[in-house]
Amino acid sequence: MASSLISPSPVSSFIRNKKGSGFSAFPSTSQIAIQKCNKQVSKKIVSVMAPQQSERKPATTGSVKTGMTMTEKILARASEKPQLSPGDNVWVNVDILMTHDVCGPGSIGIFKKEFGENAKVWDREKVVIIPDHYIFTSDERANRNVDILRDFWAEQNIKYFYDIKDLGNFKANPDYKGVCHVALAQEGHCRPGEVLLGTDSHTCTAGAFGQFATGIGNTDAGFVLGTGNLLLKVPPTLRFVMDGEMPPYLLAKDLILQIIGEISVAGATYKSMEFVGTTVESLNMKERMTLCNMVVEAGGKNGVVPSDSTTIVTWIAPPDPSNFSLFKTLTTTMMGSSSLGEATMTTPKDKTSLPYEPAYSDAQASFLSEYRFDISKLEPLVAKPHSPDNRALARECKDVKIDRVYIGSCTGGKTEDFLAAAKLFLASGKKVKVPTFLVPATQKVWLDLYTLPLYLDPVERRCPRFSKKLAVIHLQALAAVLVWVALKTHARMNEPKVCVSTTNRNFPGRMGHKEGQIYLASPYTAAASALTGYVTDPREFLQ
Ligand SMILES: CC(C)[C@H](C(=O)O)[C@@H](O)C(=O)O
Repeated sequence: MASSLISPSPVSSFIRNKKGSGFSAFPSTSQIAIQKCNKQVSKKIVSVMAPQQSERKPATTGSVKTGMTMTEKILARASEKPQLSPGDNVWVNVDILMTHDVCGPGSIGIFKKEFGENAKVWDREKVVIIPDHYIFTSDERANRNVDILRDFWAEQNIKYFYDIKDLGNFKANPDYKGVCHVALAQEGHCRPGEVLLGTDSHTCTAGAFGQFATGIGNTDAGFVLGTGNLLLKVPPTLRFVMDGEMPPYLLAKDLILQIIGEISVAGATYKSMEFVGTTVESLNMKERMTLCNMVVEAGGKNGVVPSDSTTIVTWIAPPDPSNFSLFKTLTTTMMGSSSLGEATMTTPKDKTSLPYEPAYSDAQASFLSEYRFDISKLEPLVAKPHSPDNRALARECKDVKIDRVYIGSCTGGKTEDFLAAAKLFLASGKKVKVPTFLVPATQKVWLDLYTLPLYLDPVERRCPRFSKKLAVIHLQALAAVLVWVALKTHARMNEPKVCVSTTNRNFPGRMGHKEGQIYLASPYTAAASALTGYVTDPREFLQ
């Protein structure tokens, strides 16, 4: 297989095969130029003794002595150090701690045991509690977990608690949100340059907003509740440069499946994964979230996308919200930029009014390794059972007969994921052949499905005449009914079925039966597969 440079590199490059066991072509993606550039400090991690805690003020842009990566810079600022290197252990100040109904009770238990029954959390405005895993169940112990969160919220006067009050009717609860990682972004808790920790492995999703976001255990969370600090080892950074125009049949899910297939499920263990390049810049925020959501499936400590006008203007708000003229100019520019676009245009007041300071990798920053991809040549991918790195081309699996399709979860249950599926359904004019489950990640996503048009005319900013409301398209295409249920309890496979799913993990038993077979795929591929009853390349319906 020939490899070609995408941009000039000072060093020789090579193609690395799956699992990193050698350097040869990976046949199923032979058209894709993938390069791992050993540049600058590659592979050698400089081990530096952690400097003494000092009274120094946080590092700011321009004050560093040598180059740092984005992750190192965020952690340097959060630990009030001028300089950090991979391997340093530092106490960081936490900006947000998120917990949910699975790990919240355990974290609260540790907090109370270590800090006392009457202890107060370090900052009632920095703790975000989101019941989401156990909500639609009558299981007593599950209900008890949510009750523990309620008691803690009342006792501590926690500002952000997205409770569900009527389990029988989620619509009656405007405070209720849904899947925590999507809700965190939706409710404005994700800001560039900050440190967000959560008791869930997919907390890394928030790296899409240019922040350091990672999952932690209950013991660490209990400690953070009491102090607002955590001791963290600075991870080295792997850099993924994705360039080229994204073909209209690809989504961010294909990009991350490509990367995990390349480096394996252990390829980024305790490493930061930084995503850059023209393709990444073209992705809307929800797609960047999909990219970062799955870094933990490669073992990554965190994933980051540098914040840009897409992050700041279309999603969060300018650091200085009073600068409305800049906001309006950028907003106008962004609105016409993508056919799939961001489903919800926001105004500054929608997200955050808190100040934040984005961080970016220095030009002289050292990366452990750099991987380069020409995305214009990538084809739709799936991860075959039973591992997220079991990469294959969707078209190679066209003989795999499936029993059902699932579109949902923190990875693939966002408004834009349904928008993509609807686009494919509309293009096909067909109905699904297998039961297809649509599970919106949050109440807002659910509402979007009934209110948003498939797409807006970029010039007119209104629904073209031939377009239809999303829900109408889905309901026409689906034999299944649009339903709302809790993450992971829905579409449970009680029998060994074969499912194409937009979720993040396909380990045995992940969706129920341990012999169930899960093919991880993008919403396009999932929708195309629903229409045929086989794993299907979305190019059969989209070009
Ligand atoms: C329950 C929680 C601890 C778990 C995680 O951390 O990933 C869950 O969200 C999952 O996706 O399996």
